[in-house]
Amino acid sequence: MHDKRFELFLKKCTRQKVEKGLIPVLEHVSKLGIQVDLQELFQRFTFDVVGLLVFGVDSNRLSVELPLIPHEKAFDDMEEAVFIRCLMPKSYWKLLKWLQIGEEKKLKEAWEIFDRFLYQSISAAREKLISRSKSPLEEEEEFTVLNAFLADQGGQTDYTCENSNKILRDHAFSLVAAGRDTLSACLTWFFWFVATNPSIETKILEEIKEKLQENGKLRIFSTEELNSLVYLHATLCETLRLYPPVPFNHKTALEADVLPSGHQIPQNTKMLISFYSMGRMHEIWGQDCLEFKPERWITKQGRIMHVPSYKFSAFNAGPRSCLGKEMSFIQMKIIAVALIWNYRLQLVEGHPVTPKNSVTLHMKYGLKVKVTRRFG
Ligand code: HEM
Repeated sequence: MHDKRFELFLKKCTRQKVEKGLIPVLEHVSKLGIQVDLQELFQRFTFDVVGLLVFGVDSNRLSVELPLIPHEKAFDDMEEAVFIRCLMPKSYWKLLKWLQIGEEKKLKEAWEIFDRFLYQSISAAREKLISRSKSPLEEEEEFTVLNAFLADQGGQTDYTCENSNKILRDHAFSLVAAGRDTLSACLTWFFWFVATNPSIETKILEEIKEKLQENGKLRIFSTEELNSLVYLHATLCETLRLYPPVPFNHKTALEADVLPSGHQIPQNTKMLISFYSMGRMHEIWGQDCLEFKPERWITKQGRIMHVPSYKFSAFNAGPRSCLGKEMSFIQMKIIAVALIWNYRLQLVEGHPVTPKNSVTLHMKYGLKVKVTRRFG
């Protein structure tokens, strides 16, 4: 994930999805004057991009028709069942599983649908590879996770190998899970903050005007240009602090231990760590911890302040930290600037905004907005 070719491929896929997916949908809804659920658009966006990155296959879920796709619904059902597993005693969900009822029945059905989708995508990507004469990683735009995986096997191309398909299926599942919902959740909360804080929107627009080569017309900025946007970066960090897409994590002690705080942890104790609560604690962030203040991330010299991951834990800390952190910021900036620069978003009056109980911090009812073009 830290390979330069992968980074180039990621930027290319994200920009293309903005140009060919997001902008056409926004143009469509703004022309018709209809409302749209931004959270749904972001989920479609990230689902398509993660498919491109992993398999090199575009599901085209983000298109004007907003097609219904069964495997995505299946993914949502799985997420709900996993949440129940995290909260309820093991005996409870084990019983549901044994009886094949409730969430566990849903989980089994959803898993079958999603598994089929993953294996089909793997086959499609393999066929695409076979039909090419080039070696897999000749060009950066072919640097999909699948290609990298095959190259890692020393160029071995045993395309029928069940074991390698299964490993790939597991990698693919982790990446879809890690990359789809986290990014879309963060972007949804970010746009809610921007829409409800006009001064923040103004500051982001001013920063774009000051630092980027804009021409007063609809345009998509290059990723290199976006690196200079300190205030935007700070606003994303502040969103992640208050609404971390992964709101909690749990760990089980393999052996008895003592925490730095002095707490005794007996063997096999399951501990929940709430990143959501940590982002809202006076002891960690000061008395103004509940205020949305991007400025807290900017140094006197106008740079982004380094905050250790044990304090800013949205991407986890330690050896199991998020591998997609850098790429998340790249993607979120591309999307955020394309939207803020080109469109005005207005929240639909009376639409309830509240978090959903889930392993990912989604909005329960999505984020309904009306979209108007800034440029004629
Ligand atoms: C705003 C976006 C994101 C946030 C807040 C986030 C947060 C996290 C967190 C909290 C973990 C630790 C989970 C755990 O241990 O239970 C994690 C792990 C991980 N993330 Fe992300 N993530 C984001 C985006 C992404 C993206 C886009 C990718 C790549 C497609 C990604 C790939 C991973 C991987 C592979 C791991 C597992 C690392 C390991 O266990 O060694 N993440 N992420």
